[in-house]
Amino acid sequence: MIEIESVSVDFHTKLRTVRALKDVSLSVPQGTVFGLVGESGSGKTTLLRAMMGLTAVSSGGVKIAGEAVRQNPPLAFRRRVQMVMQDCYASLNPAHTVDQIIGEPLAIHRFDNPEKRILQALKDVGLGPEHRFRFPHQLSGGQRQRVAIARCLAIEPQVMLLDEPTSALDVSIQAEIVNLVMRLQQQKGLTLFIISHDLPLVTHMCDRLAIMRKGMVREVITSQDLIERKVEDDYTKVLLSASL
Ligand SMILES: Nc1ncnc2c1ncn2[C@@H]1O[C@H](COP(=O)(O)OP(=O)(O)OP(=O)(O)O)[C@@H](O)[C@H]1O
Repeated sequence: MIEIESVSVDFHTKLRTVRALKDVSLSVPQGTVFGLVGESGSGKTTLLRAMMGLTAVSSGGVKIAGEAVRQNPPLAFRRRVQMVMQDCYASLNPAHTVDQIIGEPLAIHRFDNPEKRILQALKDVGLGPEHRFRFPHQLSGGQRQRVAIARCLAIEPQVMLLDEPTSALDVSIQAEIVNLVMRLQQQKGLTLFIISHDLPLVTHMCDRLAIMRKGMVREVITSQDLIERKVEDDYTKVLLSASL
């Protein structure tokens, strides 16, 4: 479902060129959950943005469902590939009700029956009709992240990219959101690509994961390998001993 082939990304600033990604190659089969772990500045968000066509690649390329990703991707691509951001408060328009927030992509992508779809999307994420006409500030952090997920799911994507989906949430709410995402992934056969600093979380959620450092993939392993500590790379070993 996701093919990342030798992707490099350079950012040209006034003073210097930053090579944010160096020759990154990864592949993610349909219906599986893939995690991307690495320290701050290792290039995780840049890779996610390149996968969405939001950041230009300097060389290499990304294909999703066989389609080459380009900048300003067509509407059909944007329906198939959805992103959930770390800070859902910033990503939800504070002046819009939940109904408008979920309804907007439905209108853009010309889905029929928006009313029915909005109610179903709310139900899918464990929210009731009573939440439909609330504004983001009238919801808890966990409920806001549920709305952000409902907005993505309403337009029936194949792939969801999640950038630190729980790190802005209270610890007690994190497990709820993780369990929700995992249930929806299984129900809908979604392919998930999840960025996190949190190695135990990624191990719990993902089938396979990549460890990144300084713009490069150091190692790709299964979660089972990680649990059994079957790791080759020295940096992965350091990360593992620091967090498990
Ligand atoms: N628009 C930009 N212009 C210049 N440099 C950038 C830009 N975006 C990212 N970078 C640089 O690219 C590198 C990778 O950044 P990126 O945000 O992808 O890391 P990250 O692993 O997602 O970090 P974090 O976990 O802190 O979000 C960093 O050195 C960052 O400073």
